[in-house]
Amino acid sequence: MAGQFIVGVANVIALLLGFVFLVRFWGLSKLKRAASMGFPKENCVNKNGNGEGESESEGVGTAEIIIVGAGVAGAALAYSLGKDGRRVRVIERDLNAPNRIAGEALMPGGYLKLIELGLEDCLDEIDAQRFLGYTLNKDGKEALISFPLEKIHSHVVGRTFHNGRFVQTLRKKVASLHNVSLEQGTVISLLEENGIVKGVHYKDKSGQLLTAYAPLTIVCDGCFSNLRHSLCHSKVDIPSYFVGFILTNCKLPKEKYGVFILADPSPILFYPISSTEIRCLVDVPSQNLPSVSNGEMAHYLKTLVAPKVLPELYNSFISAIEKKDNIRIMPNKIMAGAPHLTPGAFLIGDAFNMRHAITGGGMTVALSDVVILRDLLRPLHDLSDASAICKYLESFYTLRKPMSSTINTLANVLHKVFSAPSDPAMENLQQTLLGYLKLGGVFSSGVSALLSGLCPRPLSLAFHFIVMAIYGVGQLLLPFPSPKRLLDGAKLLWVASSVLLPIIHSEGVRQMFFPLTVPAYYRTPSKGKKI
Ligand SMILES: Cc1cc2nc3c(=O)[nH]c(=O)nc-3n(C[C@H](O)[C@H](O)[C@H](O)COP(=O)(O)OP(=O)(O)OC[C@H]3O[C@@H](n4cnc5c(N)ncnc54)[C@H](O)[C@@H]3O)c2cc1C
Repeated sequence: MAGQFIVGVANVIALLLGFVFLVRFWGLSKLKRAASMGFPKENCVNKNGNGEGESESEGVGTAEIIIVGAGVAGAALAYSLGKDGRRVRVIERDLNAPNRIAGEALMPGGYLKLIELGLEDCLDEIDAQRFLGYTLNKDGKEALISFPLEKIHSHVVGRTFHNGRFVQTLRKKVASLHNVSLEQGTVISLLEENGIVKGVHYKDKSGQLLTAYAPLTIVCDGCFSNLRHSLCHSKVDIPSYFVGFILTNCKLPKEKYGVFILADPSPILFYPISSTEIRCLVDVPSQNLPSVSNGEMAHYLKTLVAPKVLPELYNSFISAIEKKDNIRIMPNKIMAGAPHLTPGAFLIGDAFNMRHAITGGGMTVALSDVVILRDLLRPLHDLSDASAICKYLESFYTLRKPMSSTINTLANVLHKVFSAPSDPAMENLQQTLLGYLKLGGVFSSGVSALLSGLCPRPLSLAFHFIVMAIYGVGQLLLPFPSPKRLLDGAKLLWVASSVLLPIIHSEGVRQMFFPLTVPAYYRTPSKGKKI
């Protein structure tokens, strides 16, 4: 009897101890989880006694990767790395929906990348519009640029939308992962020790200065990046600005197609961003950007631009200009992607590489880069050897070239050609392009495949440029080659090559056309040190 009593008491004690242990363990893991999710602050910040000055973040002691910026690139990357089981900490300056005129048209090639990342449902409930191509208009003549979607699944098309709505749905997906924390804070600088980036200094929502640590920091702080200067060669060119506003109560001439007007002094674009709104972007050369505040911009738009707008859009165009606070301006920046390899840090998105926004290729390049980086990081279990990781990730810069250099080159070349019509040689180039697209068949579908991100092949780009040049010179020489026509043909070739070659040079001829000759292309995680 006494023995049974002792065994019974022992069982009760064991159960109680077990219960206490479970509660403690559960409580701890919950705390850790709360800290890693980024809220509440008290749970993840280790204050330095008096609560002033700089503090160290504790909850992120476990983060493997810090991502700076939750825009298109940062949010998509955080989600894809989180899905791979990485412990990721995202620090974003402003978690409210962005309100901007950039990043509203996603090319079909970019949509394919969204699918690869498992993020295509982010476009489902934001009133995104199907986008099949553009009508290209010049002096009353029209050519159709249709994305070549015939051989692809019917739901793969381009999409146009409000950028803020898209970014918020990406962020929602990020916040749904328990191993990814998303918090509001502004990163001030990278934390560098002996040439290795160990994390970031940032200010949280309340303005407190904090430090977060991780073996790898990926900077995605966009086109106005203040962190890129030590991570890449940041030579930024601003050839023009986009002046944007929203039109209502009108329809574009062809459903699901944007309108691209080749006008003097520079192009005008229209595309729907919801079922009731049409975005207009007017490209204005940097050297004569009128001021919005003193009414010069409205005057410029009314007198110089409105006469070139299609008649069916004219009234809405004028009403949109007159609407208060409707006009927004953003610089069109160009920056070649030239990294300074830095152990512990990595740069992607617009912070790393920008092309003219005229072809709407930025998000496609950013999402393609996210796919490449995710795939490169996938086999790495341990990120602690920053130098080995840095060396291994060098392959990224060559692997990204097919998509990035194709889209970058096309965008920068087209902008140059479209924005100098007063130059007769450039005018000839515009006519050549229009005529080439009107040929239809492989000619127009080839160019639109390049534009849409469905054909990320620099060689195909070079092929079309060469055939276009032959076509253009041929047109100039017909019906018979007089000396003046020969001269015009030579000028056309000269101007075309002086536009194209510097752009190709900045992309890197070897990486663009001969990637297999770049040693970094072959780097694998198994080579060199164990990582
Ligand atoms: C006028 C214009 C029109 C464009 N139109 C198109 C288009 O139609 N289609 C297209 O594909 N591309 C377009 N682009 C390009 C496209 O917007 C970019 O390529 C894309 O947004 C790049 O994504 P990102 O994540 O690098 O930058 P962003 O989307 O800009 O994200 C950067 C994020 O970092 C955050 N951040 C910045 N600094 C800090 C900091 N210090 N700390 C923490 N967070 C920070 C920002 O708040 C932001 O959320 C356009 C660009 C311009 C300029």
